[in-house]
Amino acid sequence: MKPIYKALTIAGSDSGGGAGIQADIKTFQMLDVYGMSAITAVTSQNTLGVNGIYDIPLEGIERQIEAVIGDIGADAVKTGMLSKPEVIELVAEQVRKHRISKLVVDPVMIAKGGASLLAESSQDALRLKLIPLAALVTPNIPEAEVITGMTIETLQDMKDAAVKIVEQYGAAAAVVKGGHRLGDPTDVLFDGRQFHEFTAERYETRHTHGTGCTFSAAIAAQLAKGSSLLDAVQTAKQFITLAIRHELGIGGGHGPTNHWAYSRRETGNGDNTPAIKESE
Ligand SMILES: Nc1ncnc2c1ncn2[C@@H]1O[C@H](COP(=O)(O)OP(=O)(O)O)[C@@H](O)[C@H]1O
Ligand SMILES: Cc1ncc(COP(=O)(O)OP(=O)(O)O)c(N)n1
Repeated sequence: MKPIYKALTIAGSDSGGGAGIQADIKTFQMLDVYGMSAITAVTSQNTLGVNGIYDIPLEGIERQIEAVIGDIGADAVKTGMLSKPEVIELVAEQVRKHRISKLVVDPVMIAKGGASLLAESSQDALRLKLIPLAALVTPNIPEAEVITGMTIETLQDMKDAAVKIVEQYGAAAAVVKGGHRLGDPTDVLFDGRQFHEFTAERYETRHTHGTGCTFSAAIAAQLAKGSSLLDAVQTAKQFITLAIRHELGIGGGHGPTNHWAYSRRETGNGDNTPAIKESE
């Protein structure tokens, strides 16, 4: 019988279904991984923005994680919206307690509509408690600037930030995503030894809600199945590129990406694989 690979997301719920827990579980499912969740906060949210955040008590978050890990287990874990320092500390404690090695930390800070999803007082906890436990950290450029205190404009700046997250803050690897720069987006992975660049054609659209959640969930799913880090990031880049390109056009604001697109792609049509380049 085919093994069942399992992934757990510890993140916030997005009622609109485009980001957070919902995006993660859809991505796990599309990549043939059994998805589970520990919800940190419920947001009332749609494509126009976030209009309410309701935190889950710490005990509730802990019990969700214990329930999942204590019975079913997880081959990989990803984190998303953690909002408060106490939540970050709790998650770090759980990761250590259960010896979770395949931990993908998506340092979610601000939603597309501008709502803050991480208290400023949480930045130190993120940097000092959670990042050192991560197999991979996946910041976008503004998040990498907050984590490192650097200004990031060029590809070299992205590389320098990735190195700092690994060498100074203790993550095993970091991928700085390039969606917030102009032009075709290049994501830069530093695996502790070398850099890998992933570039795809920019698709002009406002429907990019939940891109970061989907990208990091795809990496976690691939790691859960035993992929190498490099293969996992490459598949995730392909997954998110297709999900953006085949937009659903839902809602009046920043709509969700298309989680079906990757599994429905035609094989061998040549437009699916973003370029990958190794550099110094
Ligand atoms: N318009 C776009 N066209 C193609 N790929 C994009 C586009 N916007 C973002 N991406 C890709 O989506 C992923 C998430 O990007 P980014 O916007 O940087 O992060 P976040 O969603 O966390 O803000 C990255 O792989 C990035 O390169
Ligand atoms: C509940 C919840 N979690 C995370 C986000 C942010 O997701 P992200 O993938 O960074 O996408 P955008 O919101 O920036 O489009 C969220 N909105 N809600």
